[in-house]
Amino acid sequence: MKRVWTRERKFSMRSNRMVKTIAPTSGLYSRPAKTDIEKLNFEFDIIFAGGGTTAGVIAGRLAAADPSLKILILETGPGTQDDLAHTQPGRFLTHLRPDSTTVRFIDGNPSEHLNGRSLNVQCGQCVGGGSSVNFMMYTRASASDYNDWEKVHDNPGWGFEDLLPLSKKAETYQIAADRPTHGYSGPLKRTLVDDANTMTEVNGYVRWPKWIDERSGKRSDVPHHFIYNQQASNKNLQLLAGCSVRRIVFEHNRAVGVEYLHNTRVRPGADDVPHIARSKRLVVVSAGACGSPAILERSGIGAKDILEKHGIQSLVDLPGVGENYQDHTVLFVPFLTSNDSDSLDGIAGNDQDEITKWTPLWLEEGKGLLATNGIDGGVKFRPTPEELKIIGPEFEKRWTSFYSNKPDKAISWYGCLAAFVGTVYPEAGQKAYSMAAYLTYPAGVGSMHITSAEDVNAPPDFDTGVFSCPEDVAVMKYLYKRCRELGRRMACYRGDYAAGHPAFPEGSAAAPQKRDRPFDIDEPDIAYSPEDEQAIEEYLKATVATAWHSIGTCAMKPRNKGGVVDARLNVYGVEGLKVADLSICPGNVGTNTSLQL
Ligand SMILES: Cc1cc2nc3c(=O)[nH]c(=O)nc-3n(C[C@H](O)[C@H](O)[C@H](O)COP(=O)(O)OP(=O)(O)OC[C@H]3O[C@@H](n4cnc5c(N)ncnc54)[C@H](O)[C@@H]3O)c2cc1C
Repeated sequence: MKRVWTRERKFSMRSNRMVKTIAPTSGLYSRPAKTDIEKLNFEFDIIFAGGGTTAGVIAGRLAAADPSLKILILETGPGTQDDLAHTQPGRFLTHLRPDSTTVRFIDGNPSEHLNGRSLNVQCGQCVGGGSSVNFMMYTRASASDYNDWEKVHDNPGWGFEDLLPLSKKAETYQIAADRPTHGYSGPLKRTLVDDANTMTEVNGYVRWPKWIDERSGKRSDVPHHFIYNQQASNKNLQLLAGCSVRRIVFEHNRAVGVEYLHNTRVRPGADDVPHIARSKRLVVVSAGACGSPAILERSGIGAKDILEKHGIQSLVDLPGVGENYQDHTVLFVPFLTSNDSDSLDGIAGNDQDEITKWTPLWLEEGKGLLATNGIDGGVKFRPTPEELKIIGPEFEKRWTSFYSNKPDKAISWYGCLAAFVGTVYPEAGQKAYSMAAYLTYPAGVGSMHITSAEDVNAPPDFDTGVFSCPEDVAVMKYLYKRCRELGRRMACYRGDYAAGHPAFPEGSAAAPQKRDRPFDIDEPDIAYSPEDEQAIEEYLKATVATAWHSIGTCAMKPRNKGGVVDARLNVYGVEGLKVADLSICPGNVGTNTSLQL
């Protein structure tokens, strides 16, 4: 029987009543309501709108540095504390199932560049955000990425040398001592293998590192290491799950709090009236690249014409809000494997027998399939001159203008994953694995804007930008071929999973095959005819996906260049309001994006 996961999940479109956004001059709320924080009876110093990766690190560090600071984190998704779905690494793919309540599914607009397809993008929606649901790949940006942030985008203090100490502060590198670009006393543990992440080198193949504690076998997420561990001892650090921030509350042009609603999917039976929480010093919007621009726009900060369309009074005309959307387009190429191979397919499918089988090893030793993400081999790939010729002329200009004089920039990350990732699953009992490849700096850029002034769940007007530039398609075509050559030489290979490959014309030498053994290392590469090339292009348009690395929608740039925040993360045109999350990235980073700030 085939399992088919469709991407049709939609959010409820319950419309909220119009509310007054003027905050009271004292007290927490505009009206009495039975909520957890009402009993606290104090104004907060700092409020975080969004309780994901970045908010957790900043709020946790501030609370530890000064426990008298009254900090509130409002997170729309559910809590994650000691929940095995989050702490057991092997379960990471379960968060992407269509019935998942821990990620948000966002449909892109149907795109001519994808043959009319609407690409669905997912982002973390729970306490810990992406850090609590992600694939736990530990990858770091290239030094030149941050130097570009500083020099190209005019952000003093954001160069590689400035940020490296902060990156080291977050991690405990469990592999080897005395590595100059790694840290040894941070809360997050990274495990396995040697180093492909010095930030200055490319083309080093390694067993890929992971945000997993090698002693406990647990996910090294943000909330367990920065927030939950302080809550019992510090009542001034308050976290409210299931609360959606609708807008910022201003007095004149100073942010003095937020208006939020209960998320009744997380808090069934809770009231549906808007609440206001007040802050004395700062509001930090930290709702991620897919959440932060919406909060700003609903608050009157954004392009005037977009706000006017939704009847929102403009507070600051800031056309950069919601623009500059970027991601890393990804492709998963599936292969069949023998039934005695270890695969995460069972755990990903919530197969209770498989989970029960691996649980004792995880509990007792922190090892086994529940303690891994199954992503073991990988490389940040920068092509040779010969490989550039194969990629073809479409990529030449981009190579010359963007990559050629920055030798630390890879054009792709690719590697293998001990699981099937896709929509049409192989027959029951047939195991699979994938070669995955993502574009590190796609040229295509998109945008994301609100479609409602009031409804926090309204789907956005979302142009993903994917494949809008032909150079991205050219590189992806090359990556499909490369994944295929690598995948069919792996010892566990037992054939190509045809449903996950291009529909090559009949008789094509590239047609998927079933085999009982891998190809030899020196097997000649597959030769593709012009018709095969066309089939690959069509397949890519139907198949490429988000790499879950949404960034850039509240970019840190000068205001006259489309910036939303300055180099201190202050939102232009108002006071007491910062944005802190991956939405502030002015340009892309050649890496998986967790903890790039
Ligand atoms: C499935 C998946 C796999 C990934 N794999 C990897 C990986 O292997 N390695 C890696 O390095 N990176 C990975 N990433 C990317 C990485 O996790 C993210 O880039 C990073 O976590 C983003 O951090 P952030 O602080 O910008 O936003 P987030 O961590 O997404 O936090 C934003 C939070 O704000 C909340 N929010 C949004 N709107 C509102 C609102 N109106 N009110 C209240 N709360 C709101 C959201 O629910 C969310 O919890 C992955 C991401 C996903 C989703």
